[in-house]
Amino acid sequence: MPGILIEDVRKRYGQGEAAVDALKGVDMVVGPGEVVGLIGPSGSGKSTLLKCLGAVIEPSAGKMTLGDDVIFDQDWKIPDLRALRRDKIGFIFQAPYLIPFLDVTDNVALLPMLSGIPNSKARALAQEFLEALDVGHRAGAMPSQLSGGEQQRVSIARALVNRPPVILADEPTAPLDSERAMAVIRILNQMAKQFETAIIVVTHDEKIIPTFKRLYQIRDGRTEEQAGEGRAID
Ligand SMILES: Nc1ncnc2c1ncn2[C@@H]1O[C@H](COP(=O)(O)OP(=O)(O)OP(=O)(O)O)[C@@H](O)[C@H]1O
Repeated sequence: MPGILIEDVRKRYGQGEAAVDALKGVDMVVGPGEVVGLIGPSGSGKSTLLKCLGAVIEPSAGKMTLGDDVIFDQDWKIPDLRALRRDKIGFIFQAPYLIPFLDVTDNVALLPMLSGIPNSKARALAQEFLEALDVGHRAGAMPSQLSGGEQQRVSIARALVNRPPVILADEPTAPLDSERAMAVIRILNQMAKQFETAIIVVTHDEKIIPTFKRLYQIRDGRTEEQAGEGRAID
């Protein structure tokens, strides 16, 4: 079964004359272990689609399946959307949104702790991911002591640490230089392969677009699949 299956998803904001049809019937499939790019002009519906998939907003119609679970079919099919977001979906945003009064380790360890993993084990897990993202040496620092790029890599460790089956990344490399951006794409690809994670990366970043094997272009609320270059990352 696919990691992510989106079928004829529609989203209308507002009502009557002020209504905006942001998604007009989106179809998309991302297999387990696949990293797919989502591109499209400003206002085409990229963020709306990620928010629907991430159960942050409710689609107006359609069906969405994550792994073996139908999460939406004209209505939510999962009673606890908060648990769905916490356990099944990793979010990576353009801005890191770290918790300012927790150090780097605890920012990453918080989610596994909330999922019931003992604190010491959660911290060890956090350290493992921080090292993979080349910020292990900053584990004891507070977020305000980090550079923008370091903060972003911590936020990526946080999204990965619970090993969610789905990762939704919204412009994850925008604040990073070329080398760091490629490092992020490399780790997302490794993660996808190792844990069979299905990953969608919304991006305008010309540095990383050639790395995708498959892309979806969204235009005026509808998706079109495209073959990518699939350029080697190393
Ligand atoms: N809360 C909202 N209420 C009304 N209209 C909205 C709302 N959010 C988004 N829209 C509209 O829906 C359409 C799609 O917006 P969306 O933010 O999904 O686009 P996007 O492709 O992510 O754009 P960008 O690349 O600029 O972030 C736009 O016309 C936008 O104005």
